[in-house]
Amino acid sequence: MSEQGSANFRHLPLSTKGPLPCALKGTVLLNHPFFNKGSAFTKEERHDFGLHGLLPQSIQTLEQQVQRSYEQYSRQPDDLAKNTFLTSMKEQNEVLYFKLLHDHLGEMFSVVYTPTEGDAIQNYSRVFRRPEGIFLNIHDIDRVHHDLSLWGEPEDVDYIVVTDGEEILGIGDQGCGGILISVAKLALTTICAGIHPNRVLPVVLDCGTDNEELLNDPLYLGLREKRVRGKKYDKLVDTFVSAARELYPKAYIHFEDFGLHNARRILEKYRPKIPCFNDDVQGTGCVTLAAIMAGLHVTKQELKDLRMVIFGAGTAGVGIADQVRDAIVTEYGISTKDAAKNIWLIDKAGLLTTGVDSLSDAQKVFAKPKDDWTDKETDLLGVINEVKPNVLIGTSTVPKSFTEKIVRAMASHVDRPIILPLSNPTRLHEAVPSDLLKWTDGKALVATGSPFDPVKGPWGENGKEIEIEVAECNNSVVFPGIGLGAVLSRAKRVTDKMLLQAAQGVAELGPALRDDTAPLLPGVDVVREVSVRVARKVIQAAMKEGVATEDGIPTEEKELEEWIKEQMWEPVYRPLKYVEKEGASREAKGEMRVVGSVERRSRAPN
Ligand SMILES: NC(=O)C1=CN([C@@H]2O[C@H](COP(=O)(O)OP(=O)(O)OC[C@H]3O[C@@H](n4cnc5c(N)ncnc54)[C@H](O)[C@@H]3O)[C@@H](O)[C@H]2O)C=CC1
Ligand SMILES: CC(=O)C(=O)O
Ligand SMILES: [Mg+2]
Repeated sequence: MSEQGSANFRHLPLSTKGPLPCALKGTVLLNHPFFNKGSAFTKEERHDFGLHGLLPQSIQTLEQQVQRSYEQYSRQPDDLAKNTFLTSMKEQNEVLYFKLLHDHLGEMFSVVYTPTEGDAIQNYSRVFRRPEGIFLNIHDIDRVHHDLSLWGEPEDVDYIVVTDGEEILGIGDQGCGGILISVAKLALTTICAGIHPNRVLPVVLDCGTDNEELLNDPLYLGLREKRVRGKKYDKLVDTFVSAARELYPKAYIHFEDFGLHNARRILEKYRPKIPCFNDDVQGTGCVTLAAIMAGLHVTKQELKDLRMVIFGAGTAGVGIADQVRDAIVTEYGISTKDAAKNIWLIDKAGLLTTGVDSLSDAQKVFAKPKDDWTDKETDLLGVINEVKPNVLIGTSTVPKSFTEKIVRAMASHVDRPIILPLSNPTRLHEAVPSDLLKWTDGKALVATGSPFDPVKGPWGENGKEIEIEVAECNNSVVFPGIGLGAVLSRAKRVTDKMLLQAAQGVAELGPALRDDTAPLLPGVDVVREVSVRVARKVIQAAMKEGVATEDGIPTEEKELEEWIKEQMWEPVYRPLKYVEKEGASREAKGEMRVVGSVERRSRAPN
């Protein structure tokens, strides 16, 4: 049982304060990232845990440690080296890692997440030092339950991120290196939403890879064979989901970066039955809807005025279309069919029409009547000239596809085009903000999938030079808060209304709502505030829909926000209290999150 010793684990708060029971001593303790405090172990702890002689004399504060680590971080030669440095720090001292990130989030966000995390994933087999997470092998389906059970006990896990590595962050098939997207998304749930870092589980389903470079790399760490698909793949996913539900019945399952043909299929299969979420479909849908709402606020239009073209009708593109359509349905009480009429999707073959073969069911909803388009151009420029959209979204992975001609055409039809090139990483963006602003005389309302620096130009009153800040429209703005809300309310499912409320929560905090020249979405400086707002709205919707199972959730808005904040994990050192191994919880014994024995951790990373 866990440290709180409650018989009913459902009522355990997510995060706890006060002394932390610990059964580890000496070098084993120093090498356990969850308990280690390095030079910040107190005099009493050094005595109680047998640390004298293992540490230099001076006892330091967490702030001093942050100062030293930041200096070390700053000396790293490039972003990938910085990313590797931070990974090592996480493996050594988790509180320090999260505190360092917390204090320098604006600077480090792009290093622990897109775009640098993409480089780390591409180089996984080269930068690998120590495994983190659970690796499930498609040829060992019979062992899935056992392998997953190595992580903890039923009360130990709140949040699982799972990927099969097929469509990572716009850089395609990365095989088992995909584990790092699960790890990175979980680090964001902790830093942005206070999900307890010792109660999360990153998973990769290793089904092989179709990436020839990896297959030919002698150092590649995953299964060296082409991807296994079909029935065996489905069996692996199903076995994973059943085992996860059985072993960790409280856990919310977040699917990340599955390939086009699996992402939505898997989501639709499990969504009606369990608390699960696909970030690329639903997270991207929510954050983009929020950016659109903020943009329409600036242009003094409403959702019913929306005319949206989406370039790239894959997982993210259709996810956005669905989310926006659902918002229109809810807002105006019109049919799904009518709401889809103002959304045009374009893929490799041009506009999706009823004349295009092999559309997926999800795409078909948005296909336009073939006869309406027989004599018209169905490429991006043709559609823009015909439809005169006020919103243009890029989820195509085709860099520079929003050309000057296309953007100028759009701007000739509407006063303030809302343009969101969302393809990650940075080099795949359909256009860069400086070009979009230049081509539209500063009128475009822009948000991007990866972070960009502010753009300066003569777009103020009377041609005055001003700096325009560009919001990052990335699912990272919203998925941590949705997860927090679902975990705290112990939601049985994640419903459409919960998602709509999440988008609303982000939109409410968009700086553009108060200042027309400000970014469309809130930035990383207010991530925790955003997560609290999103979680609150998600919980309220879950309660209204009867899917919240946690007892005693406050109903009053302020009280509910306090209840959420109280349970968010903070990067602070809790005093350690020695407990005998016998009868101690798995957490106290340091067994959670440790694959293999604790003793294996007693060596420094190589
Ligand atoms: N900013 C954010 O929060 C997010 C961004 N993304 C990014 O969006 C991009 C797409 O991701 P997914 O939807 O997961 O991939 P996907 O592979 O499911 O979709 C990409 C779609 O673009 C289409 N496409 C490719 N070339 C095209 C062309 N020349 N013209 C028109 N369409 C073309 C493909 O056929 C496919 O349907 C990636 O770069 C990803 O990193 C994805 C999720 C979240
Ligand atoms: C942001 C994200 O989830 C992606 O690019 O896949
Ligand atoms: Mg993704």
